[in-house]
Amino acid sequence: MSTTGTFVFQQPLNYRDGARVQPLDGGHSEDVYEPATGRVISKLLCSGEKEVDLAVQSAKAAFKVWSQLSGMERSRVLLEAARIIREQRDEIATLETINNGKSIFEARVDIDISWQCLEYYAGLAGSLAGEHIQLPGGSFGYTRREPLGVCVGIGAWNYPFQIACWKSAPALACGNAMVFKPSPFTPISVVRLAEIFTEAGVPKGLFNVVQGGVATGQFLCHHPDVAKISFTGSVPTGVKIMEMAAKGIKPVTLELGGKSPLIIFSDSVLENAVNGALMANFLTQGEVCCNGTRVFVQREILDAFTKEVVKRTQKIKVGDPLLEDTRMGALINRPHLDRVQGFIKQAKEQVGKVVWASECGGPASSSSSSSLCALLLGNCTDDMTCVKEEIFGPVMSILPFDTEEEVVERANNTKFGLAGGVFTRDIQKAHRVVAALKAGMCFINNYNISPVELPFGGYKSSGFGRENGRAAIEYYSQLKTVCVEMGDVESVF
Ligand SMILES: NC(=O)c1ccc[n+]([C@@H]2O[C@H](COP(=O)([O-])OP(=O)(O)OC[C@H]3O[C@@H](n4cnc5c(N)ncnc54)[C@H](O)[C@@H]3O)[C@@H](O)[C@H]2O)c1
Ligand SMILES: C[N+](C)(C)CCCC=O
Repeated sequence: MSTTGTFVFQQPLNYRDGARVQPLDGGHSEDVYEPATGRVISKLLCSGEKEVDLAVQSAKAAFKVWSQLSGMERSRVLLEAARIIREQRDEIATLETINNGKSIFEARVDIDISWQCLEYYAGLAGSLAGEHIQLPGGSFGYTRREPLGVCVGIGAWNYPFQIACWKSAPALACGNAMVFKPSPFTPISVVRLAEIFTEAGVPKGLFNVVQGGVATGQFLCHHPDVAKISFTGSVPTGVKIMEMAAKGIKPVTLELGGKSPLIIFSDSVLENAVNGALMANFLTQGEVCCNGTRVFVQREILDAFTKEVVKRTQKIKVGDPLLEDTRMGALINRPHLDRVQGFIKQAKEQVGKVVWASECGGPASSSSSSSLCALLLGNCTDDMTCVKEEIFGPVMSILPFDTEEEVVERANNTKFGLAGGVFTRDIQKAHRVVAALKAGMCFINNYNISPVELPFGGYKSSGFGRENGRAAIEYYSQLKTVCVEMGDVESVF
């Protein structure tokens, strides 16, 4: 057991064959922190090659059973898992807040999106089907949508529980098994998900958890019995994952980083545009892959927009993430805080004007916390580092623009392509602009909402493959074609 204050974390953190287990060869150990206080809340034993193999073998055995069930049978189990998550929402959200640092308010939303994801794929499981194709002479063909086998999920630390659900829900609905490795910074909540799957009735071993960092991830990616890798994380790691997958000809889904544009035209409803900009920048302390951190504002409303966004940002309650009215908690850890502050220092040197930066009170000012207040940078230009690089912190860059043509070109001038947004009252302009954006997830007159029915994923260096929506089924199944002859064989020989 580990504790933070009065909160108790269950150990061990590996999960295999339907139970928490000590990793067989978990030699290397790491501390797990509570970002808001800097306290060590747990010890993490990193899984070695043997433990990874055991987890994969356990998943392989469970796959044999699970893949033979009908879609409706799988659906019932996933629905039960969704029900348990809903029932335990507050407890899981508390785990997430303590281990990740995001506000409890937001963690609850993440957990809601998580059970909705399971419900959505439970709904699809019963209707996964192929096609029937008529051929000459009464012959015909059909396609079967079949699972891939043991899928690996590797997660980032910003949405630990939600990422695990976005990967496991479509994977399990399609009949696959999964071995999941969370980020070593946030190993706690995903073990709860594994327990919930077992309680809901999945075969033991269908969803296993291994813990660790680079080495454990590599053992997973190189394992010959792994059929697919779904990765969420940074671009440099995504490149390595793809290289490892290439060696085993394994399909990959890559959900990577971004530096997305949010375009605010002068005819927008100002209040909505300001709300959208806040949603696009400050959820999870700015540690969100699809954040619209390049906020392009049409010059006519630049002053009005800036004045309002400053006013609203000043009111954001930063502090203890477990308090009900906190809206921004702590960044994941001190090294990440230092990295973000490095970007801020550089931005202040490069930028024409820091529109607003606050002195934080409460936990944000404590030396052991990694809290940071939101920062707005005005008068930015496209060549600044803060505009080009993913900061992954609460930093909004405001960039003035004049014309639609100009802003579309500037918005697309990035190696990333995860998301984009546009605010305008002109519906034709809105559709024209999103059609021109080179990004996988576009928002019109809103930002960063997450209906699980909609596919999510990137263009360009932000990755490929899709999570959520019907589209994800394509990435967790394979198509078998069966050609049926109803007549005699006419041989050419
Ligand atoms: N597109 C999305 O859906 C999405 C969602 C969340 C985060 N992200 C991105 O993730 C990044 C932040 O997350 P992070 O710091 O955890 O990313 P990261 O790339 O450092 O790590 C991600 C995961 O990969 C593992 N890993 C690291 N090196 C590995 C290797 N060589 N082989 C196998 N596994 C390895 C880590 O242990 C972790 O579990 C940001 O760039 C963010 O934009 C993207
Ligand atoms: C739930 N959001 C806000 C759309 C974030 C998705 C995952 C990106 O980091």
